[in-house]
Amino acid sequence: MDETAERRVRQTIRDSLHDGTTAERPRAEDPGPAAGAIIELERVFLGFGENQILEDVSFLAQRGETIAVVGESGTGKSTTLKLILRHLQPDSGRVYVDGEDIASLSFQEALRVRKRMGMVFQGAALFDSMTVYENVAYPLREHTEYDEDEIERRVREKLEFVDLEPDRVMEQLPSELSGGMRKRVGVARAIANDPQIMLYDEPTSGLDPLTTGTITRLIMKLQRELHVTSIVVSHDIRSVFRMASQVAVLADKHIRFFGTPEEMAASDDRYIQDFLGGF
Ligand SMILES: Nc1ncnc2c1ncn2[C@@H]1O[C@H](COP(=O)(O)OP(=O)(O)OP(=O)(O)O)[C@@H](O)[C@H]1O
Repeated sequence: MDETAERRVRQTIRDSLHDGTTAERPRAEDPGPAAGAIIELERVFLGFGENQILEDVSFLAQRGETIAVVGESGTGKSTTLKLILRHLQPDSGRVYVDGEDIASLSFQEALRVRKRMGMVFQGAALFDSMTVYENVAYPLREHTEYDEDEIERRVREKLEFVDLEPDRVMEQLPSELSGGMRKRVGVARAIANDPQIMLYDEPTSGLDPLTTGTITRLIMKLQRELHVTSIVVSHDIRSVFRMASQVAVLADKHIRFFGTPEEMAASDDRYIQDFLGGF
């Protein structure tokens, strides 16, 4: 991981949220968060200068669901994750996390909400100079007062959860691991603090089909055993169809489709059919 990427990851783990002032938004017509939704984007608009990225984007994830966000490159998938993490603020609209409009929270309040989320970055984004143990321990050292025994107990537990043998990998450096193992360590680090919500940015990119299957099963295991709510940005439609309860397709600044994989496969929208490419 290069220095810039490493800084970005450290910043995210430290919950260094955007602390800028929030523009006044009209609240009168705000219907509030949907019942049961743990993540909800409600009529979100976001642009960078002249470049409008999201227009009137709404979707929600109920507790325990896995929502896959798919779409062509540059349609705003990673941007959507950054909105949920509050690394970006919408120009208008709401982003609710567990019923709270995160853009309107104070820095400290947003930090509290942010701590409920675990993030798996593109390419795993481990700290190259730290051992596997230190990588997984990092969020625990940042956010908790656990003593070393408790940190080690948790690091071992999380490594076992992702099917890595603690005694074999803990002292290794990321460069000594295969791509799939690095991804698993990335997941172990993301779940170190027992988050309720997991965000994944292309968790299977660059992996061979077998390793992609392993990571896909791991995401499903997190849903099944820990009941986390997940938002997964992915280009891998096969893996999306295996793990997602709902799929959101971003196209031309909008949600072009939102529904189950079965509904997506049956969609008569030509764009969706072309996107699936005969899958
Ligand atoms: N901080 C930023 N400043 C300016 N433009 C940005 C910024 N972040 C993203 N963009 C632009 O927003 C658009 C959407 O980017 P984003 O990374 O969300 O796309 P994506 O759908 O995740 O793409 P990919 O599949 O290629 O990863 C792109 O055109 C990108 O150049």
